[in-house]
Amino acid sequence: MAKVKICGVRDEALVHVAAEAGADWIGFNLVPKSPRFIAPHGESVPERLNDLLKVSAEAQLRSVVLVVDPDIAVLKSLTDTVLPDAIQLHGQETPEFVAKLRAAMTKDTEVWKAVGVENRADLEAVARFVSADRLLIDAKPPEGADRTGGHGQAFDWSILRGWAAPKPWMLAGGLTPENVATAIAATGADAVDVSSGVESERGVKDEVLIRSFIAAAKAA
Ligand SMILES: O=C(O)c1ccccc1N[C@@H]1O[C@H](COP(=O)(O)O)[C@@H](O)[C@H]1O
Repeated sequence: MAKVKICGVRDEALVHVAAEAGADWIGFNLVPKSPRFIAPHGESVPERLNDLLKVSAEAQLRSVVLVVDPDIAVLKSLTDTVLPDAIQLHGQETPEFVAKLRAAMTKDTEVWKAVGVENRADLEAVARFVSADRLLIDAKPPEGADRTGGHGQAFDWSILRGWAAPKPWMLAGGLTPENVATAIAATGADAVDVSSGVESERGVKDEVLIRSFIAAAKAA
């Protein structure tokens, strides 16, 4: 059965919805430009993050903190009260940076690297990330985008046919309750990630769509 990550959740009630519906991971976005940023109205980022991480742990949901090209010291200070289960690097981080962060974090926190792909060469290049605990295979952002992900765009899943993944991995990019079963069948993914596809409008998560997505992925 595929594992599911619901990303870009900002409120505690939806953490519980995702947990009840059978999600495996919940993602919190620390990218200020994102419509899913956890502190959009000037709230304290450390406080919001700690509250959300605590609620996730209570709900027995594994937590993922999404960051872009972070400063390691700042990231460590943000997560020193409540440890997340994973850090998702979704920027231009190099293999060397991933290794450095892996060494800086305790083994209780996985380090994931997201990579945008559009062809087979992009896919083969992800093998450089030897220190990552998991790879997140996403679409490349559109031309001129101000963010590296979360655009609700899929890539050509056929490039994954026959791919021998060098690490545990997760499929992302443009997944929805309607297409997730097809995506799993086409790619063999055993874990999927969604943000835009479970929103009623950009940045606004929808309880019904979250439930439908998880049910569709688990039934696939
Ligand atoms: O969600 C964002 O705004 C975001 C910003 C910066 C980097 C990544 C971001 N989102 C992640 O992108 C993938 C795919 O998202 P979608 O389902 O296509 O909207 C996923 O991991 C999001 O968490």
